[in-house]
Amino acid sequence: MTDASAPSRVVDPELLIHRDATALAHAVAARFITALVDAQSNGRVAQVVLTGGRVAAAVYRSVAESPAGASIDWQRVEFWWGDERFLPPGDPERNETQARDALLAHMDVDPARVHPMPADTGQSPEAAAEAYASELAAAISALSDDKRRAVPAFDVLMLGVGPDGHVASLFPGYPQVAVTDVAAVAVHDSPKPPPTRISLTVPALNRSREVWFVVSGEDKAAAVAGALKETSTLPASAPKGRNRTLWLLDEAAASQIE
Ligand SMILES: O=C1O[C@H](COP(=O)(O)O)[C@@H](O)[C@H](O)[C@H]1O
Repeated sequence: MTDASAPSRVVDPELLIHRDATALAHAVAARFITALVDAQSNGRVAQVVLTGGRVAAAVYRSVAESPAGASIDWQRVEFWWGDERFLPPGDPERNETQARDALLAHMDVDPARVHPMPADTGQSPEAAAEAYASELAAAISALSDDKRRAVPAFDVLMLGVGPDGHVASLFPGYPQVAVTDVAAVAVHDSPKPPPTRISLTVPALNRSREVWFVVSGEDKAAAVAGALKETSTLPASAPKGRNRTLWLLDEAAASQIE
């Protein structure tokens, strides 16, 4: 079994390019199911980090509709989020709401293993981010994880990428991109609505065995090409899987890669 708490090493990103957004969503769904089955057959409770956005919703729907999903013990999957729009509970714009509607509501998940980022119930986004960091820390396995980082070892972390190169809710030029001492941060004045968000930080994102960037559409092509350059400073160039970093793209999103 590979241990995500092992020292980081640089692993070249792998590119997998699919015909269009639909083909991409189905391919990622199949890969997601296989990754969960693999984690569980290694004796682990699978730890996954969900994202938001258009392709993510299509992936979740495809997972929910796949007969292969029956090979997963959904009670033994722990769900986390890489970022969240800080909105009231149940708001349709929340990444949590999207994932619940498209996937979680259709599977026999253990509610105690579903860890949405806090919704806006009147507390500050800073307090919400701190609460999420504490929830991550509390989930650390006493046996196999690295307590210094206070984040569990994720099996799969999915990320979308914005046309500006943002990832999770880490936006280019924003100070949260450089934060390394906490697992989760509040984000104000996001250039993409809604303006207030919560995000995992780069070191927390990098606690994953596998990081999957799932990106579709021509409007993301420049950001994808930019993030894949060795000299890139875009937020999307920062997350790296301990074992694998996959860029799962459709042809339009891949169209400017040099
Ligand atoms: O706001 C967000 O957007 C990105 C990308 O979304 P998309 O619809 O352009 O694919 C997403 O990755 C992030 O989780 C979300 O909060």
